[in-house]
Amino acid sequence: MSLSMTSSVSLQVRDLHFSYPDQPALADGWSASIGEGVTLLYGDTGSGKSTLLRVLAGMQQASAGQLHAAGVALDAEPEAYRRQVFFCEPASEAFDQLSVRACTDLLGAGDAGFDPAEWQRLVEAFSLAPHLEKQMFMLSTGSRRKVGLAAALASGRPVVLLDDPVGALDARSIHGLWRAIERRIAQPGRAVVVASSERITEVPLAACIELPLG
Ligand SMILES: Nc1ncnc2c1ncn2[C@@H]1O[C@H](COP(=O)(O)OP(=O)(O)OP(=O)(O)O)[C@@H](O)[C@H]1O
Repeated sequence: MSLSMTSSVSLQVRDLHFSYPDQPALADGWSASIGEGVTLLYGDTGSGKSTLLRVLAGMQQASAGQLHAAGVALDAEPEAYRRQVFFCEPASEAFDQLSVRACTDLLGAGDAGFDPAEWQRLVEAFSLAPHLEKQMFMLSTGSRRKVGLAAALASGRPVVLLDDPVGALDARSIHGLWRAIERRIAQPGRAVVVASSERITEVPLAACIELPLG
């Protein structure tokens, strides 16, 4: 089912509720229209950034509310919804036995808009070239994160969710990350949600969502 909405809205959140058992709600009737460009999901440690990204990715179920990504409803078409959104858990061990190349292939599977040239630029910017044939478990925490970030920023999916993307990155890679985000948002119809406990000054923000949600 498609939603009638302006094409600039990439992610529509309506009346979303989420709480872990016996804990205060992280979202209690949250609505938002996330459009093109960079949206900062800003909040302190433990304010719910990672959880809300998982909910937006369609990987963690909210107790109520509706989500649409690029006009596709999560409840009506969950697989199609997830194909609109790129989200890779930074600490995931799911890819441990795969090589960096195989992991990237998996993250880009079914993504007709995946941009190999952009991925190669990120491999250079993140100094990943010597690691491409290594298995993921052999990589440092920072390099593992770079593999996910390179796949995210080369992805053709309209919505990309990044959880604390600068965490564990060296200065050169951080520079490469922001330049790649700039290239991405220069293209129409692309939204990047960055969850962070730091303000962002490196790229212009389309919007900022502050946690806890009011
Ligand atoms: N699986 C879980 N079960 C129960 N509570 C959880 C679970 N995961 C997270 N929490 C709690 O939910 C709250 C939000 O956690 P979350 O990891 O989403 O916050 P965050 O803003 O991403 O934090 P950080 O900046 O440290 O990554 C915290 O109080 C956390 O302890």
